[in-house]
Amino acid sequence: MSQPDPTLRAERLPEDADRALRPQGLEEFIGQAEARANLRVFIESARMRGEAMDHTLFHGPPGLGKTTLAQIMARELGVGFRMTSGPVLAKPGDLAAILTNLEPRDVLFIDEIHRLSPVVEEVLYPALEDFALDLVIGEGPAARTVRIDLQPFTLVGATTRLGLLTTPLRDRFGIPTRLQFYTIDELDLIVARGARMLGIDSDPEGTREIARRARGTPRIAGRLLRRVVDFALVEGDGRLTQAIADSGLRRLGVDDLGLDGADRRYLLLLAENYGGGPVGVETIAAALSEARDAVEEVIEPYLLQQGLIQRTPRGRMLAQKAWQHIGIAPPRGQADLFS
Ligand SMILES: Nc1ncnc2c1ncn2[C@@H]1O[C@H](COP(=O)(O)OP(=O)(O)OP(=O)(O)O)[C@@H](O)[C@H]1O
Ligand SMILES: [Mg+2]
Repeated sequence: MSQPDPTLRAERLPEDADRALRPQGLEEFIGQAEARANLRVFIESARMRGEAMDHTLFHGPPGLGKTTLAQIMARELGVGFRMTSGPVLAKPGDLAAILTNLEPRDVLFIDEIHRLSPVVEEVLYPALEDFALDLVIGEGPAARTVRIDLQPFTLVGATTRLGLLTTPLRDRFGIPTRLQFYTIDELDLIVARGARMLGIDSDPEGTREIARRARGTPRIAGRLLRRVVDFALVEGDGRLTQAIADSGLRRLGVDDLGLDGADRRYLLLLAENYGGGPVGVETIAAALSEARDAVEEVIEPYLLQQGLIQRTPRGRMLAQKAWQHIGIAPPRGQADLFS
């Protein structure tokens, strides 16, 4: 029986539908100005030296462009791109097979790198530091270690949870890069570009409405754009206007701040059941029937960035902006806190 190939081909990714909108080069990539400027230098320098670029770690909330940037790096470096993910690499041999098949200076992308198993991570350390693999041959007293040289390569790791990375792994990345939520202006450019690529005429107010309500996230902007285009084609005259965007987004359950149903359930839970908190994240996750990871990785970062909630040592609390947004008056003690 053949083993499943632990190297996911880009073609089989769930983001498949996004591929048409994915920027191909650093020039086309919008936003993340600081990260982009730094990467440009490091890529250029690696090219000049003819060496593999330093190992790079992208971290930040989902959908901000980690996978996209990794692919762009390989393209700009003019090297091959191999892609896998932490949970797929079950055994040390899975990773060893990929590493020994790399061409010189290739980019190996490991998504969800915080989910590597410890035994697989062990294989990675000498690979990252010395471009070598330590293989154990035989068993028991006869066992011995053989070192195999690898081609120099660049590991690009991506994670939504920097805190879950072990320190030794984190320390082996020469270029740690945090991705930020996008501004409305940046998302506007992304949506307008997407509309052009989908062959749709758009009003500036129409793309702006989507950008404003995309939760600071290009992936969400792309998804909302495609749905609004559906409404524009079927129920409008095919033009992306502000009115079509607004009514479409409302029907998708995306509110004026760009919050979706899960975000609002989170805020309402804290308001209605806990008087605004503080509440521990475990309690919140259980009450919402969501995994704790999903609450911390997907829901909370944007609410925090928007100043709707606060993290305190005793748990999460609603901020005044959240009470206003959901239209509930804070309990007395809380109201005093804000006055
Ligand atoms: N700067 C950008 N400009 C235009 N489109 C972008 C940009 N960044 C990301 N996108 C688009 O957003 C979508 C999500 O990007 P990507 O898959 O790279 O995110 P990610 O950070 O890897 O997400 P995850 O953490 O969920 O794996 C893609 O369709 C991509 O084309
Ligand atoms: Mg990704």
